[in-house]
Order: sequence, then C-alpha cells, then structure tokens
Amino acid sequence: KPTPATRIAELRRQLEDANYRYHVLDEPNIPDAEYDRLLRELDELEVAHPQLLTADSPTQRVGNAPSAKFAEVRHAIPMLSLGNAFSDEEVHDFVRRIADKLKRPTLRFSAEPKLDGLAISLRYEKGHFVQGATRGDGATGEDVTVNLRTVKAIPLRLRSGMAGMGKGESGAAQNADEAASPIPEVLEVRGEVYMPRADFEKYNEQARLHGGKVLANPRNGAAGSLRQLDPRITAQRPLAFFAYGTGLVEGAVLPDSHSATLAQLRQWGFPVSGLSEVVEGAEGLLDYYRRIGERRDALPFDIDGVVYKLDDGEGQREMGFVSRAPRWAIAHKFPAQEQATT
Ligand SMILES: NC(=O)n1nc(-c2ccco2)nc1N
Repeated sequence: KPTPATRIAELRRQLEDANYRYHVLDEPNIPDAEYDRLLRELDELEVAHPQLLTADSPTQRVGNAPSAKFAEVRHAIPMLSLGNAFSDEEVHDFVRRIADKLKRPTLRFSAEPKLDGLAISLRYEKGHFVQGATRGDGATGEDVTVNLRTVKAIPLRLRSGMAGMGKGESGAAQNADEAASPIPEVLEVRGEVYMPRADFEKYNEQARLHGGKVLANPRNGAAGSLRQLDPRITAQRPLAFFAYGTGLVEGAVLPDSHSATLAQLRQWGFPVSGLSEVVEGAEGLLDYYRRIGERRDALPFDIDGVVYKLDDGEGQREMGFVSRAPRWAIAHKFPAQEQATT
C-alpha cells in the first residue's frame, strides 16, 4: 500500500498527464468522471495530510476569496500590438519591406490564426505558475493570477521531459524531439484566453434557463470571465487558452525560431494552435490566409484574421519595432462578420 506522499505524487502525475492529453494533445485518455474521482481522492489525501499540500496541486485551481480589485502588473517586456493588413497588396508590401532590409530572396514566416479572445501573459518561476496578467495597454496590465489558475488549459507547472513517463516506458522511449530544453528560471508565455463557440452557446443556454448572466459573444465572455473579482465565478466559465509567444526568458536559451519556440511550449504543456504553419514568401502567406478563411466558420473558436510572423529570431531582431508594433509581424484581418444575434 503506497504511503500518502507516494499516492499524492502518483495522483498529481496522472491528473497533470490527463490535463496535458486533453488540452494540448486533444487526445483525452480518461473520461471526465475518472478525472473527477482522482481529483477527489487527491483532495481527501491533502486534507488529511496538509503538510503535503502544495500551491500547484491540481486541487488548488479554484481560490475561494474574491478580491476587492486587481493589482497592477508591469510587463517586463511590453506586450506587442500588431499592425494590420487588409489587402493582398499590403501583405506584399509587408514582405517586400522585410526582404529589402534583410537582403534575402526568400523569407519563412510562422502563419497563425488570430484568436479573438483576451491577450494575457503568464509568468513561471522554476517551472511553477506564479503570476498572470492581462495585456492592458501593453506596458501594464491587471493581475488576474487567481482567475487564470482556474483555466485547466493553463498548466500550473511546466511538464519536464520525464513527466510523461508511464511505468513501462524507458528513458529511450521518449523520442528524440521530446528532448526538451531545460526549464528556465523565469519564463513568460504570451497567449490568448478564449471561449470556444460551442461552450459559449451551451453556457448561454443554461444562463437563460437559470437566470445567469447571458454573454454577448465569446470574446466578451472570455474578457468578462477573466475580470471577475471572485475566482469561483471564473471557474464556472468555459475558458480555453492557446500560447502564441514568449516574453521574458531567463536562465535558459529558447530556440531562435518562432515555430520551434511554439513546439517547445507545447512540450512544456501549453496548448498551441494546430493550425499554425511555416510558409514561404507572400504567396505562402496569402495561400494560408485563403485556406484559413475558407475554414473560418467551421473552426471551434472565433478568429478575426491570421497573424504572420517572420520565423527566424535573427531577422526579427534586425527588423525591430515601430513604436510598439513589430516590423516583422502583422495581422491580416478578415472582413467583419455580421455577428449572429444571440
Ligand atoms: N490573437 C492571436 O491569436 N495572436 N496574437 C498574436 C500576437 C500578438 C502580438 C504578437 O503575436 N499571435 C497570435 N496568434
């Protein structure tokens, strides 16, 4: 019979692994009822052995004290605002400016869907989630850490290379590309909290039936849920998250390409959009824009365009920024969609 400490460690590993498979790999390995049973067993063990409780246990996601207001957080690295392109011509101009300055005949870009949610920054120290903030004006945002902890797609601690080890697998079983970089002392992850459309509809249906708050649209739903002063309300809202970049990184060197950084974030346990692609030149960008545009209405979440980012870090540094917007990235917006009236 395992000691409480051993059983607690095993339950945490199983719950974190289930969370990773559900939110990052989109391949749930246990039914929700089993997840809840494991969580209940862990909670009972922690209540019986409080000395074994840690803040990043899966049972500690929902705080129970509303705050009076949100503290302010100064972003160590400003959160970018993106310039916009509305036509193919502007995309050609964007690529031409970079090709001229970098004197390169071909350019590789990371092309990504532009989720219409709320931009946030997550701070991890020694792999533990310590603070989360809204974008705010790009320089300072609101500390909504306790609300972000309730979002199951946001890991409370980074998945190290060995975390996914079952009993049977040997170290060698971890295929080569799982050789993750070491976990940084400080890691800031930027991404978008959003409300999947189906969850938004289901939530509103219940809200209408039981007199809860009917949400206007998924974007307002995400923003409103994250800015609740009581995390217990946030915990009841169907929020999801995609990482799309990093901010401050100390004590480790991340890959120097944006696409490789996204792959590393995924290995550490962050959901990253599976629709991101590396494409070449203006043709590659515009082809991506059209393909995503065709699928837009079938996507499980709202997007208001796509984002193009020069993939190599060297090129990004050489291009720099104009005011707060990078010269190396732009959003290419879709024509505004008539919102279905809810
Ligand atoms: N909203 C969204 O999906 N974004 N936003 C960025 C971004 C904003 C600033 C730098 O990158 N990237 C993606 N995929």
